[in-house]
Amino acid sequence: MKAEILQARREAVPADAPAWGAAEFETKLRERGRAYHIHHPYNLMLNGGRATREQVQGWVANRYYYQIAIPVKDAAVLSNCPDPAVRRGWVQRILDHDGFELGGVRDAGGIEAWLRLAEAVGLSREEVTDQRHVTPGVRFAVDAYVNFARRAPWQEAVCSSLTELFAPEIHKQRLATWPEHYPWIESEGLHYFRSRVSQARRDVEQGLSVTLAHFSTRAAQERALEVLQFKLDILWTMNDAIALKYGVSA
Ligand SMILES: O=C(O)c1cc(C(=O)O)c2c(n1)C(=O)C(=O)c1cc(C(=O)O)[nH]c1-2
Repeated sequence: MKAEILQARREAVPADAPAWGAAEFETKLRERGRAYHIHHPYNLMLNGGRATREQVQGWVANRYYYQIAIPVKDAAVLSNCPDPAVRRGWVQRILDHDGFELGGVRDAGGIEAWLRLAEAVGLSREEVTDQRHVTPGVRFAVDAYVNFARRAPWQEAVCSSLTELFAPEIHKQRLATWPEHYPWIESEGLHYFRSRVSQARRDVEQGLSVTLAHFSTRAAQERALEVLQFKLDILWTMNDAIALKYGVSA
């Protein structure tokens, strides 16, 4: 499956190829879901109930590094974006992860929710926040995402977030399967996944509207697909690195 996608990526496109219409372009983006980490052996193991306690803990401790990088990545997008209307929508992503306290309303945010998940799987806060379990491959992959968002045109950074098109499904899978397979995980620990289902849908609406409007020639649309593939590869590589450290149970 991966080989097919790589091959498709290399196919030459004639210079005068017409742009796809919005619906067709969106379909092409969604088709890339074939390479989403939902299909990675480590994820299949986790959601199929075959992971040991150590494999669940290893995944949670390593994914923490992604969680803390996301708002930094989003701040990089903001810093490169001159459009106040886009920034007004995008800033919500930082609040989603970092939390906020405004007019008496308080939300602890996604990073805190992830730390609760970590505690629910039996890790201490300290061993997660000091990143002692984070494997170098995960660090490199996540840093590549943040660095891309810092250096690329902001519309490309927006486009790279579109792996979130496929995220509600993976969160729903965890909510549907983990309580049965891993009854030793305290159920409040799964709150993060619950909160992300609607947040990811809202994020995707914004990310898609920027992407469909900005990448308007065929060459630009091909570039958008490349950018999305780059981000899919980051997520895939994180799973590879985690699998290398903790193994994949048959
Ligand atoms: O658990 C997952 O499989 C998964 C994947 C992704 C993704 O597709 O990038 C995100 C998340 N979770 C997530 O929780 C999240 O907040 C998030 C933000 C972004 C992004 O690129 O801005 N991706 C993701």
